[in-house]
This record gives sequence, C-alpha cells and structure tokens, in this order.
Amino acid sequence: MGLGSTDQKNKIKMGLGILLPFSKNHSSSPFLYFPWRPLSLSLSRSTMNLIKSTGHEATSSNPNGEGKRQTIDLQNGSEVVFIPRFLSFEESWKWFHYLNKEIPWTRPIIRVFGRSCVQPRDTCYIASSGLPELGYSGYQPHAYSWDDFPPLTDILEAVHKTFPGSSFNSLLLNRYKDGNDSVGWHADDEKLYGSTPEIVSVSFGCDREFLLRKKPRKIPQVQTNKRVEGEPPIKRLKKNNQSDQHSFTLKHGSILLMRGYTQRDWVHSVPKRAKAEATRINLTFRRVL
Ligand SMILES: O=C(O)CCC(=O)C(=O)O
Ligand SMILES: [Fe+2]
Repeated sequence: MGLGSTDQKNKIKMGLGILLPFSKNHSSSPFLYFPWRPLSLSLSRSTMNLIKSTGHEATSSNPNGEGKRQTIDLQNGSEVVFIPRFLSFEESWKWFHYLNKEIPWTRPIIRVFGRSCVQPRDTCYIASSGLPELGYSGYQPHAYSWDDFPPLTDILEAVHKTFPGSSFNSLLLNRYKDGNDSVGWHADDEKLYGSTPEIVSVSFGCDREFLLRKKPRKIPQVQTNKRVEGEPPIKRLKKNNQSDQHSFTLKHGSILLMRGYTQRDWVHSVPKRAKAEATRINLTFRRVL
C-alpha cells in the first residue's frame, strides 16, 4: 500500500496534523501534510552538551533556513553534522513518493554471524560506472546507474552544496516498511571507502531513531596481581559512559553526516521500534575511492 492514503499518513509519527490538497504545481503527491507541532530534535543530554550550532541552513528548497546545522564533536577526530530540515516537508513528500514507487527495491539474503537471514529492510544500490563493487554481509548488490533515476542527481547536487568539498559517487538506499524493519549495529568501514569516509544520510517518511555508540576499546588489565608471569596482560572491555552514545530522531527531510574517524571508532544502528507504524526511506551517499 502506498503512503498516499490518508490512513497511512496519519500513522506517521510527526505529530497530529491536517491533510490539505496539494497545489496544482505539485504533481506527484495528492496531499501536503502540515504539522501543528514544530519539528523538534530529540537528542540525548550528552549529545546536547557536545552540540555546536553553526547557523541556519538556507537552501533553495528551504529559503527560511529553519533547520539549524548542528555539529557534534565525537572527539578523537570523529564528527557528526545534523540538519533537521534539509528539505521542506512538501519537497520531502515528493521524494518519498518518487523513491517508494520508482526504486527497484529488493530484500536480499545476507549472512550474519555465519547464518543466512533475510535483511530486515529493502535496499537498492546506485553507483557511478567503473567503481569497485560493493559487498557487505556476503551480499553484492547490483549497481544501478545514476542515469536510471535522473531526479536523484538533483538531491546529490543539493547534498554537495550543503557539504562543500564532498563528492559522492554512490548511493545505498534503505526502505524500512515499519518499526519491525531495522539495521543492526555496524560501521560503514568497508575498505573501498578509505579510512575516513564521509557518509551522508537523508531521511523521508516515518521518524526513526538513529543510535551511535562508541566501539568498545580493549585496555590492558590494571590488576597486575592477576597476571600470570610471561603472559600478555589480560584485556578487558572499557565500559562505555554517557558521552559514548548518542541518539538522533531522523525526521522527514533531515540530513545527517558522519565524518572523520566515525566509522573506525563508532557503530550505528536504526533499531526496531514497535511504535513506528509507517514506512521510512533513507538515502546514504558514499564515496568509493
Ligand atoms: O537508515 C539509516 O539511517 C542508516 C542506514 C545505514 O546505516 C546504512 O545503510 O549503512
Ligand atoms: Fe550504516
């Protein structure tokens, strides 16, 4: 069932709202959703402490610059940038409907901890020609061409404008049908992205929580009396503290960038959420070296 129906849209957790007919300029969606509640960014307190607001984002699609750009310093060369309203609601719905309908979504079989299972979300992969092939969890997605989906070059351009110096050449798309779909803890640390990849994530549809957690670091055991002479020190996992985890609510039209050593030192996930009853579509832009 598409998201064009009133029932489905009412399920989307963006606050209560009213549905108004779309103006004649907007062909792809019959409705425009107006939230009565302003968008708010939900972050953990530890994340709030680290946030530096660096001004308002004013793009052609968002001329009022309503979404504040927030830079979260994760320390040791890792950083996240979050812009809650990268695209307007209206424009984001157009993207949602286009992607939901036009992308050839598949739900592949992947291998996790040595077992085969159905990936708990739909996916599709687009890449510039001539790049090395992507593979993850024993799955090698077919690489579609950007020319197969011409509108996507518009959003790619907007992403490049928002993050000057970025130059993405591939896109992994995810579709979470409802709160039962998810992505488990992982880092996008495949060799083909290099040691400090920039990964940009644009979200459409249902709000979902995005979690970041520092990878546990092995430190030498300090209690030397437990050591057996001649053997290397026992390693134990350092306990994470509050600043080692962050939570973002990725709302319709938001954008999140991870950069620096975030993929080396942190893992991220979009966990299952019983309350998420509608579909979310996510675009992750990457640069294959
Ligand atoms: O859906 C998201 O926001 C994250 C997706 C993700 O982590 C990935 O595709 O590697
Ligand atoms: Fe990821």
